[in-house]
Amino acid sequence: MNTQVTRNDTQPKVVAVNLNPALDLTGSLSVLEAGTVNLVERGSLHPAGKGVNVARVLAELGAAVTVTGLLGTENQDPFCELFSQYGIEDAFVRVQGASRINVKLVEASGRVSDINFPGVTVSQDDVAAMENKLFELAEQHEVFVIAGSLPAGLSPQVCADWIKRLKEQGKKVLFDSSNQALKAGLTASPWLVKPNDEELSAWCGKTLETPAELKSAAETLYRQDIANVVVSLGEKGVMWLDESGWLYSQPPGMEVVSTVGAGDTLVAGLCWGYLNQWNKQETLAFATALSALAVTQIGVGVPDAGLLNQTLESVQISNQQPVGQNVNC
Ligand SMILES: Nc1ncnc2c1ncn2[C@@H]1O[C@H](COP(=O)(O)OP(=O)(O)OP(=O)(O)O)[C@@H](O)[C@H]1O
Ligand SMILES: O=P(O)(O)OC[C@@]1(O)O[C@H](CO)[C@@H](O)[C@@H]1O
Repeated sequence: MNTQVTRNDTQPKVVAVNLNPALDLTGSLSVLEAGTVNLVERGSLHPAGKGVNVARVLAELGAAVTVTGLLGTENQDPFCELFSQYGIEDAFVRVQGASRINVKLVEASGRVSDINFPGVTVSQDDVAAMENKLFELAEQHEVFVIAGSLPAGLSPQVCADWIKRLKEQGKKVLFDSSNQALKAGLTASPWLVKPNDEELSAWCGKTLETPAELKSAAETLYRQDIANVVVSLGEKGVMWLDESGWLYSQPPGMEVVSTVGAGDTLVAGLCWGYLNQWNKQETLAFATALSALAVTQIGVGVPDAGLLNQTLESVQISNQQPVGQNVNC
């Protein structure tokens, strides 16, 4: 596998869809104490959101990426700068107001507390403009990564209908969301889904603790015509079910700076494997290494090839589930 970054014009073009983007305000502090004054040692504010993070990683890898979604005009400048810096085509629909600011408090232990705001409330005209933009983009793009929560005003069912229509048009849809949006979106049978263990538990309506419970829930999704069910387990790695069966990965131990964006990086890595027509083992190893490295920094970004290859060599891939993948151990 060549992890070298080169833009390949023969690859399918990707649209990253971020319906509720965010500026992430990250603060690092030694220990967070609820209900008291906490002093942040270092802070940063950067454009993010799941789809924007996926777009950035894919663009850094060398993919041709268009980004869309619903972006507030009042604080759009940092997003526009990011898109121009990484050569990402900006197809965001502009809406009135400011996109949300999500607060991420990172403790020295690596524990992260996310305080995610609801974002702008979009109008029915905004939703109609979004739908038009999405299907206009479908005329020239083959792969769609729909990632993140939905703003108020955009119903989970509408998002699920978009996934269904894209699928009917033969597009590959990778879907990563949560709560009601995830529940509805799964009924549209996207090509790939990437819940983490908590999201899969929420979808099931009960806490999934053992490997057998996680597998059984994922297998239910697979039988619902979802060709790739990828469950991420944080430091315990990844389990991926497709027509060839289960495959598991275990990342090496990493020095955690912030885990925010690790899941998005995993999704971008899986998408990159598909774009390069890598086999399942290669794709999973690459995506696992890339996501493991994501936790060593604030925000997302692709490390240099040397570090990536070194981490790749330490990723374990197996047809047998590692004992440590029990989510509660
Ligand atoms: N502490 C860690 N050490 C090594 N790798 C990690 C660690 N945390 C996450 N990863 C890697 O990142 C992948 C995705 O992480 P995780 O399961 O936390 O996703 P997520 O909950 O969707 O993340 P987020 O929503 O914060 O982006 C994991 O499957 C693993 O490969
Ligand atoms: O509210 P959503 O859309 O589910 O999540 C938003 C978010 O937490 O996801 C990214 C990390 O995955 C962050 O950049 C962003 O703040």
